[in-house]
Amino acid sequence: MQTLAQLDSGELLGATKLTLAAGLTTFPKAILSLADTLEVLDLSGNQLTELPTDFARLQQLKLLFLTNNQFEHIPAVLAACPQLEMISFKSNKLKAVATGSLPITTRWLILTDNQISSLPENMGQLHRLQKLALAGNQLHSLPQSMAQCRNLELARLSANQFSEFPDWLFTLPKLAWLALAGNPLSEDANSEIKTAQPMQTVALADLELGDVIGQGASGVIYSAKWIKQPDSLFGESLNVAVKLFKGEVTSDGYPRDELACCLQAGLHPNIIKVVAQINQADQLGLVMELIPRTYANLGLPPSLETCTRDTFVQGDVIELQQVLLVLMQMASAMAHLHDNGVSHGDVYAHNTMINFQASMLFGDFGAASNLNRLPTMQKEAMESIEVRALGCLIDDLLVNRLNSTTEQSALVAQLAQLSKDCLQPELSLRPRFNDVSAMLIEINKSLNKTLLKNSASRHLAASTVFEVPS
Ligand SMILES: Nc1ncnc2c1ncn2[C@@H]1O[C@H](COP(=O)(O)OP(=O)(O)OP(=O)(O)O)[C@@H](O)[C@H]1O
Repeated sequence: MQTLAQLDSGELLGATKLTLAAGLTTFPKAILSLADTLEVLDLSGNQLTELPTDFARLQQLKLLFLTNNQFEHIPAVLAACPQLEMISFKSNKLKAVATGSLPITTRWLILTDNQISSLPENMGQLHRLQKLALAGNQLHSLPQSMAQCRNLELARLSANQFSEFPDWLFTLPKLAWLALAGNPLSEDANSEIKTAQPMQTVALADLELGDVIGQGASGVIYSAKWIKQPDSLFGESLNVAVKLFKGEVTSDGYPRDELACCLQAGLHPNIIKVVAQINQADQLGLVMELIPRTYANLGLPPSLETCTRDTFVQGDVIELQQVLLVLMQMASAMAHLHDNGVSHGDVYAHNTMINFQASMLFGDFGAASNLNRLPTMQKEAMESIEVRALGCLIDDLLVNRLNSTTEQSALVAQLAQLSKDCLQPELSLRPRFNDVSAMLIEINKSLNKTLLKNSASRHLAASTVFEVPS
């Protein structure tokens, strides 16, 4: 974080990044003195309502963060910024997005938590758009022209006013992460679940919070002790994990939908179990089984560069057998979710935890959607959309985490082909999760045969050595 004084003194000349949060009510003109170099401008957490008309002098600007400000409209001058790719107006006071206010170069647009009731008719001109965060607005519909946003990979439409979704949305060739919950369409379905399986409520005062064990966009996760916990849930153990939501609406939607989808999903050995909710006026949260410390995240969240794809620690590799085990468990968990009318919306390595034996636990239902009110075509397409996300995950593991031998190259090629099949642009050509499971099981069987053969020949070689007289 830099200061206004540094900016005014000229000390920051040549800077490529600038972060200023100082209760600003007007845009500091001195920022334009960085026009030749500034690529990232973060003015989040101020009181801004306008940008200067010559803002586009920032010719190098690629990333603009204006989260938590007071904008009521998107300044038209943004469209003139030649290199601007990522724009955030999260938690402002936008009511609409005017035609032509967004640059054609936009790849990543964050308009979460505003009052937007309509998007411009020519939104489809944003043909580079990859990631679109619209949760927590007042949208009833999307412009038809968006059928041309064929590079769209991630969309959050949760916590809006949709009574239906357009069919074209479910045919976009690269869409892999889609969240739809918290709209009038899904509300009825959720109330049915709550009545059928009431989730027990726990007061925050009955939980003794310990260390922070995880942190995400929507919440902070603590290890905790559940004091006065009913015996029936965990037997002896009182240790739980508690996710405290940061606000009423998160970048993925409403916390209450996360809970509803956990309930709808039911139990599966590879899905993190949610056992209670915290439902206080001042705090919403989830109480979950505590995942042992022997588990670690399979990947890290996307970066500003990777946009929609996870990141990985270089050199942190695992064997082919572990990769296959993880994927088999994931495919099984996903088949279970879709059998129960739930999409996860966030199939990513960073939401997956594994231990040394490659046991896997999958969580974070923040972007999950209840699919039961969708027309059949859309419901089936939601599975294909998530199959694409699994295709990305397989590809990510092959590229970033796999340590395999040359002898295994044929099996690795089969896995790469499976990933390709999952990534097919035409949704109907993608396999279903059950097909993916079956293919993974076959590859794993072949691997086991190879491993057995190798260990038998090693054993033979060892005994041959043993038998040679000295
Ligand atoms: N039950 C649990 N036991 C132990 N650790 C957990 C548990 N649940 C979550 N975590 C840890 O906390 C991290 C964040 O959790 P989670 O993904 O639910 O948060 P989030 O705010 O929804 O994140 P995101 O930014 O992906 O939306 C996980 O990646 C994991 O490391």
